[in-house]
Amino acid sequence: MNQHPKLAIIGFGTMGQAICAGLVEASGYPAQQIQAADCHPAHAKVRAEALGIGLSKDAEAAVKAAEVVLLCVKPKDLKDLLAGLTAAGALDHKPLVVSIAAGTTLAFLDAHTPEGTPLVRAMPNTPCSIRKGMTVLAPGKGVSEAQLATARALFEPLGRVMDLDEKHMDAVTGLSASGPAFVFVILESLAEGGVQCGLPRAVAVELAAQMTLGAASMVLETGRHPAALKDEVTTPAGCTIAGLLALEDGRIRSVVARGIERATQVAAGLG
Ligand SMILES: NC(=O)C1=CN([C@@H]2O[C@H](COP(=O)(O)OP(=O)(O)OC[C@H]3O[C@@H](n4cnc5c(N)ncnc54)[C@H](OP(=O)(O)O)[C@@H]3O)[C@@H](O)[C@H]2O)C=CC1
Ligand SMILES: O=C(O)[C@@H]1CCC=N1
Repeated sequence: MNQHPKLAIIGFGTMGQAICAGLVEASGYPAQQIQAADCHPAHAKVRAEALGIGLSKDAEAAVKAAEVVLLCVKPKDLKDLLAGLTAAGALDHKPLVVSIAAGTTLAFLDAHTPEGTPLVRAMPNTPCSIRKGMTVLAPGKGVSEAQLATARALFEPLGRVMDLDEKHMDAVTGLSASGPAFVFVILESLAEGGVQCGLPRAVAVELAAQMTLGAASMVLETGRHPAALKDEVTTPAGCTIAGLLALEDGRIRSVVARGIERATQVAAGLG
């Protein structure tokens, strides 16, 4: 398969657009190689035109012409979508099908596509739109190394990519796919703290975001444990320990961890 296979993006909502923007704007995927389909093409017409990709209501035509099909509809819509595509023979040429639907297993996808359809389950996140994403891939049975490499090549320009066994996918969803929402709330809270202490709102948001970026980059770039890095910030009898103890009074660790646990539980039931 060539470097930029003909790609159908089915479901051009938040994630379909985020991945498409990452591919076209940030990684140079040729727009003419991408055809998107959505129930409401009018909603995303401006975005599709800005990206230079085709967008219509016709999922069958997009899939028939594609070498790779990226399914970006909500989990509840997948069954009918796949039934329609299968009945129309749109998957008969056996394109590589990559689904990003939360909670939707490879077994489900296999049961609702023609026999022998190569399947990959992927879990990306919205930072893929600016090439700072995290995507986890789990290949279906019978997917060749070359097909998995094709799926990986789709997401690698959008950030980090990791292969994991499918059994981890719900936890991945709760942590790295839902996670940006949790971090945005934490960032908002950090900024509110700055505002409470007199910083202008815009300054507080910038400080909170750059600090979070720096702290996350230290974990990724040094490979050191977050606790060791936290200890270095915490001067004895200084201000940081006072702030940490106030956060512990609010049970910050269990509140955040339970949020991931809850999102994981719900993700598991979405398919
Ligand atoms: N948002 C996120 O951060 C992440 C989402 N995901 C997964 O990505 C998928 C999409 O999520 P998200 O982008 O947030 O959802 P959106 O609702 O924003 O996008 C889905 C789009 O698909 C359309 N659609 C529904 N059925 C069809 C169909 N048969 N053919 C073509 N288009 C159709 C929807 O129309 P309508 O609105 O009318 O239903 C909607 O425009 C979900 O499965 C989700 O689990 C994975 C990782 C992160
Ligand atoms: O909230 C959701 O269901 C989707 C899946 C992970 C992120 N957003």
